[in-house]
Amino acid sequence: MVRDDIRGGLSSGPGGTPPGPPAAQPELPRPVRPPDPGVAVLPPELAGAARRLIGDRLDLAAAYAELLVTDGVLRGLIGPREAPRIWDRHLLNCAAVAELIPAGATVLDVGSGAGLPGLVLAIARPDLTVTLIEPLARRTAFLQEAVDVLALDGSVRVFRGRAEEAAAGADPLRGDVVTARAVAPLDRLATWCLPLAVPGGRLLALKGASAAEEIAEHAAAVHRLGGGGAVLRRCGEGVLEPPTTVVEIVRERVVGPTSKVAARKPRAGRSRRR
Ligand SMILES: C[S@@+](CC[C@H](N)C(=O)[O-])C[C@H]1O[C@@H](n2cnc3c(N)ncnc32)[C@H](O)[C@@H]1O
Repeated sequence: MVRDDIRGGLSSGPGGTPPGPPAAQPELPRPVRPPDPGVAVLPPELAGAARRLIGDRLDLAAAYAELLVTDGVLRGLIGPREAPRIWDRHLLNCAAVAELIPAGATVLDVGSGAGLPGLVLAIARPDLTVTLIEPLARRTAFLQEAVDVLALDGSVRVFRGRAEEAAAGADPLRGDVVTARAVAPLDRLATWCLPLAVPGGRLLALKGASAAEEIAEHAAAVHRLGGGGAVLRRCGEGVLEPPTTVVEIVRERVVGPTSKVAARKPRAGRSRRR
């Protein structure tokens, strides 16, 4: 269905065909090549790591991998160049974080996109209750379809909206663990995600090589937002190369909403009061 929709869109073009016969035969756009589901097959060299990290739900992970490299690519949620590295860069990279999550935890995944890491964690850990928080309709439609197709509706819920919206309102969301991958720098993540964690709960931010610099740069903001000292963790050590880098921050204190003005440093020598 999706493939047909996309082909139709491309051949008629935006705005449809102009009236009257065309003077010359226009050059037809090349048909979109459907992604090859074979790309999602687990490479043999990663089979051991996948078994260690995903356990007996490997078939479910394989079904999700196929969904990502077919529908996910066609619908623009995953870049086509990511398809051949869907297992190591995406699924296993995310599954490794499960070692930091206690049994039976409630997990909120902020900025899930195509479901990373939230859906992977739900697949690898059926004991978790996971909410995927994502503001974009195109992405939440894909997420809900994935949840239905993979029969994960007993443990996964999709929330359409921003993290700030999920944390506010009459029935705010709260989780033991809040995850986020490739969403924002650490100070913004702390602003959005710490209010979503129960007191004593944790933010697990999947980061790249510059994680240590980010921790140093944003330590003051994290403290102001009620976070404890950020700790760098490496998940999947001895199983994945490279391991997944995670910044872990405990919500130690519940602080009131910090407006930008209140969060700014007072200017030296000037008082706002007269
Ligand atoms: C670069 S994508 C990463 C998606 C996914 N986590 C991954 O690793 O592939 C960032 C996602 O964060 C979402 N996002 C941006 N700001 C957000 C906010 N304030 N609350 C929740 N999601 C947000 C975007 O819509 C987007 O889907």
